Amino acid sequence: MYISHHGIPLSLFQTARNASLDWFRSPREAKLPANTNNSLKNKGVVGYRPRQTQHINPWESVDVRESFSWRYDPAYDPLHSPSDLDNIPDEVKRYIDHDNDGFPWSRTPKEFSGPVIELYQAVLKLGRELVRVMALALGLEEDGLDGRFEFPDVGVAVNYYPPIAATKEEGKEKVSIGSHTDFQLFTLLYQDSVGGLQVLDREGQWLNARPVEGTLVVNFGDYMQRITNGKWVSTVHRVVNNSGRERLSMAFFWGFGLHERCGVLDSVLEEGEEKKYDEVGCWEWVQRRIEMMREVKKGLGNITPEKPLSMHSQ
Ligand SMILES: O=C(O)CCC(=O)C(=O)O
Ligand SMILES: [Fe+2]
Repeated sequence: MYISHHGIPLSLFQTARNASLDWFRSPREAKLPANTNNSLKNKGVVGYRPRQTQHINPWESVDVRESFSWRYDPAYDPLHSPSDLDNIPDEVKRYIDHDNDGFPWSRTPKEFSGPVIELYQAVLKLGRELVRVMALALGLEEDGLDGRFEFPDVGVAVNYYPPIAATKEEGKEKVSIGSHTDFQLFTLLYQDSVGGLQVLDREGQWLNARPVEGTLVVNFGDYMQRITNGKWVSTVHRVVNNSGRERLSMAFFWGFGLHERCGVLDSVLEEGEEKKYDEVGCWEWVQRRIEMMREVKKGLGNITPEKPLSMHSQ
């Protein structure tokens, strides 16, 4: 699914893209300080990840990408004033990252952080508009989900994909990011004009999600599939950048605040329809999904390549 006419000027995306490309092209030593290696108290914020360090799907090659990611911090949320930050309830604070001395931004130049944070703030506004449309589509009041996005889990990955040359590596398909579903509710995805994003249709065919200037791709995540009782199915997607050029994308992952819990929404159920999924806290869900990926990697469980990960998300 694509959205257009979303109100965010194209120039904001282009400026953030160019700033990101400049940063990713800088020497490895300049980027490594923004990598935590999980050594900081970081609640999952990873910052920079070098090439060849991520492998999202073990049935495909290592991901040929570098990334820079961060988690929601209310200090950058235009909805909250600085004075709000002292009054965040404890159950919310437990899951958000406002005490990390500005990591990972504190380890990057302003030329990179400035435009990317500006875009992030615009996307925060857009996403909050979009969840109102989604609430209506799900049979709720327009503002029925607003409260759950007061301190939302909006994580971001800026992805840099050098071109890949071969099509196979050790018998596995060579990918820029392997096939996967995103964990949470939905992802707003900016991609540049290079192309390479693919989504799996219900017949198991990969479709090219071609770049369309000025649009954002919207992918549903696993938590959305749960709360809609499977009506909004999470999108299996991957990237293969065989264009011969560098590709840049920015994925904005949207979830309810991690302190929230949600089961199947009553408003989506037809008369007599059974709930297929149990209620689960958002934090617990993310942990469960991370654990499932670990299990897949260890080759444990009953998970096989024929069944995509999202089939196992109950
Ligand atoms: O680069 C893209 O188009 C997709 C990125 C993605 O799927 C992710 O970061 O989860
Ligand atoms: Fe993704």
